[in-house]
Amino acid sequence: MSKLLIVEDEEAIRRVLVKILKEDDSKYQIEVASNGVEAIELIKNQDFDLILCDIKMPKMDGIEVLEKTKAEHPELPIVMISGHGDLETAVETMRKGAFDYISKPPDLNRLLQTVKIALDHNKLATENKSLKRKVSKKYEMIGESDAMKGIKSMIDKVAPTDARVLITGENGTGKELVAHWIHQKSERSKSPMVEVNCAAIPSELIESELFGHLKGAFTSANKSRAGKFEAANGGTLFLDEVGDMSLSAQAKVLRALQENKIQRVGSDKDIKVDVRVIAATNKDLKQEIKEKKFREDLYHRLAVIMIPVPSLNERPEDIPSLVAHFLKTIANEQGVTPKTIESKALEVLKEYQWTGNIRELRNVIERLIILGGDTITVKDVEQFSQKS
Ligand SMILES: Nc1ncnc2c1ncn2[C@@H]1O[C@H](COP(=O)(O)OP(=O)(O)OP(=O)(O)O)[C@@H](O)[C@H]1O
Repeated sequence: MSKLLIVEDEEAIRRVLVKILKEDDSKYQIEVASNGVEAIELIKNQDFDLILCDIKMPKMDGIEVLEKTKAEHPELPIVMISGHGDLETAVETMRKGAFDYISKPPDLNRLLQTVKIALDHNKLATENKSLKRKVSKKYEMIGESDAMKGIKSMIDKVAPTDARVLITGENGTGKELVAHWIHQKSERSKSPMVEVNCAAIPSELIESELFGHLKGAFTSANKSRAGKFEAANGGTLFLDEVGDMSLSAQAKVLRALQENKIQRVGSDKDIKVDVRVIAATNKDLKQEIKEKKFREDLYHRLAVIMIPVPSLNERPEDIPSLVAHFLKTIANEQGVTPKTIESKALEVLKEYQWTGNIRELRNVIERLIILGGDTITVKDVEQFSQKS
């Protein structure tokens, strides 16, 4: 059910508008205001899907209503109603964010069409917003331990800068999550974060994956292709498992970081790129440097800021909130009612010798949701957590 507000000082026009709209769709819920001040008060206290607003009005004109409303509700569509003398102003309001305008006296078809389009637009914007919220929910970072608080404050400090960050820690401790948050909280968040898992790509393909290639650069290159550096232009490139990168790819990444330029494989033309690099590894890079498997100069380029993520074993106090988080999110994913857990069972999980991998904790909770009772008991935990 859509909720509309009509702001119009002429009572006759107000009445006509309400009548036309109600006849078109009796489900429209319509409120009216006879001036701008009244309108702003209503908008403050109620949620509208669309506003139809006259331009010339006493007390506060339509332009001011538009500006005030847009400042608080940028997505809310506002259709201006213009009289004979203010057509030019109506066009101007579009520049200030009005969705559209209709002229007085209102043309029936044009009015109904504009209202429908504006409402559709509003619905889409709301859906997009909730989709975005869902995406960021997926990346929720749980944990109130001192270690997690330290990481969150570090993220807040480094995110707005363009500094390169090296995230270290064992498998499944949340390194990717940290990288994601740095990107989300940075100025680059509107551009993509492109991820490359350096361990998953065969060494002979990593250069083409990162820098792209020209057609014919190697046997299987039957088309020219941009690489991940170009794809991440303006945004962030996340080099996961950077310790597994071949030495020849390391040399090229070093050049890209030094000069902000790359060359596609098979080409000698420089392409300028503006990319912030965040890298992660579970390896001890200092050791890798000693063994001549990792370039020291690249290490120093990447590790401007270091964020070590501790394993779950070092912060067991985060286990109860992680368990609660997984109980809720997994039940949601599977469309089942969330289960509760006995406090004693939670204690057992807390004492359990974890490998430190949060993925492992998630898997255990998933098993308990599928196999355990409505309330998860100590017995369930002992039976299904399968100590490894
Ligand atoms: N603090 C946290 N709160 C909620 N979920 C978390 C947290 N840390 C990690 N996770 C979840 O645990 C899983 C593993 O996290 P992530 O992939 O970020 O770890 P990683 O260190 O990058 O792992 P790998 O080294 O294997 O690439 C993901 O599903 C992630 O969402």
